[in-house]
Amino acid sequence: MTEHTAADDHALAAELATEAGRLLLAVRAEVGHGDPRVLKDTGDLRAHEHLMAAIAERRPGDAVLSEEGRSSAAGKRSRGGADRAPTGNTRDADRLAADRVWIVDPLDGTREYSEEGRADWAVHVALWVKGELAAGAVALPAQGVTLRTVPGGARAGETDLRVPEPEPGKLRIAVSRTRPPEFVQRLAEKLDLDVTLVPIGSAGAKISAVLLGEVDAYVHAGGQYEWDSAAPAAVALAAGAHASRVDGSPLAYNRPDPTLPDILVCHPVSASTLLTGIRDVSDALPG
Ligand SMILES: Nc1ncnc2c1ncn2[C@@H]1O[C@H](COP(=O)(O)O)[C@@H](OP(=O)(O)O)[C@H]1O
Ligand SMILES: [Mg+2]
Repeated sequence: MTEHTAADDHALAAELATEAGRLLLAVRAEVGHGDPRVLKDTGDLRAHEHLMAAIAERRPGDAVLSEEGRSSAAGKRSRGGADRAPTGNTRDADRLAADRVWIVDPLDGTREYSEEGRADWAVHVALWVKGELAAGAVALPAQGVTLRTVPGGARAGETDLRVPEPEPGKLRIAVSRTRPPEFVQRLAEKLDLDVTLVPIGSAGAKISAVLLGEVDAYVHAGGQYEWDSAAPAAVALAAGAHASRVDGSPLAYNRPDPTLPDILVCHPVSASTLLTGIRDVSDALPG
């Protein structure tokens, strides 16, 4: 069997996310915005099939966990106008025993993808190896850039990526456009800072916005899955950011249950302030 270096895996994650992103731009142009449901389902499925085929070809021994490869996602194929079920994920027992697992979200921010003119949607490709996120890439196709891990760091396009420090006294916090958790409003009031909440679609686009200095933090609770955060967390950690659960514990992937309902990403200088603030409003945390 061919041996792949870690550098090959970083490059492959970026290549796969960028290619699937190009495909999604083509699907958006081809299908149009007339029926958002059809556009969402077609985009989800085409990007999923592209990634499943590419991973099977390029890394045939690896396991895969994709949002669209769950058995519960199978009904989408008929709604998208095609005639067979989506390619399924690696069986749970095999994935949980595997050393290498690709955790992918073929289209994160599906709603925003279906809205004309919006650029806050992403393709997530992460590689988990023996308990750690080993590589990751977040393509932002409508923004024309892929954020990705490289050996020893991260890049946006060809530029080195380091999470920027927030301006003293201020904090811009990215929140979901469609389901902003109420506790973040409470957190904003509690912090002794000039806080602005910035609604953005897609977990990958929000974490990218932190890394690109467009906002200073992303706080979420109340529901999410491993594929929503694996790739952006891999890039964030490689770019020197703090990325954890909202109680400060590490984000853990390739678990039996792919639910991973909350996350905090920020510059390390803001982490203790935010974690303390979140603890202070924990009675308002969902769940
Ligand atoms: N409460 C919740 N329960 C389950 N998934 C959630 C969630 N809130 C956000 N997500 C998922 O996290 C991603 C980012 O959400 P948002 O744009 O609202 O911040 C979306 O992924 P998908 O677009 O891949 O479905 C969305 O489905
Ligand atoms: Mg998602």
